Amino acid sequence: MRVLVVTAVAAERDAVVRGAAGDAYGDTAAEPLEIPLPGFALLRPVPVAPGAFPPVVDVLAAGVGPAAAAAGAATALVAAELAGSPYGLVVSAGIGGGFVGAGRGVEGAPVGSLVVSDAIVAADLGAETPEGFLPVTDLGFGTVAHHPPEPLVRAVAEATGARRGTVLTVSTVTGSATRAAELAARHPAALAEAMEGFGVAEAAAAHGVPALELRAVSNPVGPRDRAAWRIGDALTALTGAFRAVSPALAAYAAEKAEAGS
Ligand SMILES: O=C(O)c1cccc(C(=O)CC[C@H]2O[C@@H](n3cnc4c(=O)[nH]cnc43)[C@H](O)[C@@H]2O)c1
Repeated sequence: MRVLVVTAVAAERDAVVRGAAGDAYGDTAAEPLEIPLPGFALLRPVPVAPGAFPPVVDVLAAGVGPAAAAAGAATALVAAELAGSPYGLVVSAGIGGGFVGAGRGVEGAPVGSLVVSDAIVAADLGAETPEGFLPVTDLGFGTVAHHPPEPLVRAVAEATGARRGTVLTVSTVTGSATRAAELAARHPAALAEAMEGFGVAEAAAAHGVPALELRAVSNPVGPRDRAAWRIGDALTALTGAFRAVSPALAAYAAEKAEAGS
């Protein structure tokens, strides 16, 4: 099975590539192959040990936000289909904000932890009304949530130690306690927010391919304090996650092959 991983920025892409190559420490991996696409470039990690990452993984830094993510994912999906080697899974990956506190277990998703999505939800796709926010589905349009296959979510959580929960997609990074509380009240199962997952999932859904989101928490969702973001720690956690996730993806690929889908 071929897996497409979509990140926002190059630092996230490179963290995924290091993990997918089977080298969490970045010192022995061969240079990834670069595959040009119209408007984008894919990196294909070369495994350190043969068979270290059985599925073929392509990693794309598509840009920040759901629109860039959808454009990048759709380009890669179409290119793979036209080449006769379609992807079987698309993963939105990177750093993200973590929700902490009441209703989310003792700690929610603290900085440095991993979150795997059991739902990928567009949190600000809708309309403001005098009575409050209405999702687009309440207006009679489209969708606001994608649900990754449960066995895959479970396997990835077990392999990586990631917490399972809703990952919100926002176009504006939350920067106040009021907005954080509003989102948490509207999405009690939310563990993390980021800016790309829903775009990636929409592109995947259009191609009939399942999507998953995997985030390493770099900052709490709440009052803006950019200087306190622990980006390095989160990128290290992301590399570790992609190193550990190999068996789970391989098992999922084998199951799909057996089921003939
Ligand atoms: O400055 C750097 O070195 C650097 C390295 C890696 C990533 C970044 C980013 O700024 C990535 C932006 C990306 O991060 C997601 N993100 C992270 N925290 C949040 C949040 O609290 N709310 C929403 N999104 C968040 C998001 O997906 C952005 O695309 C910088």
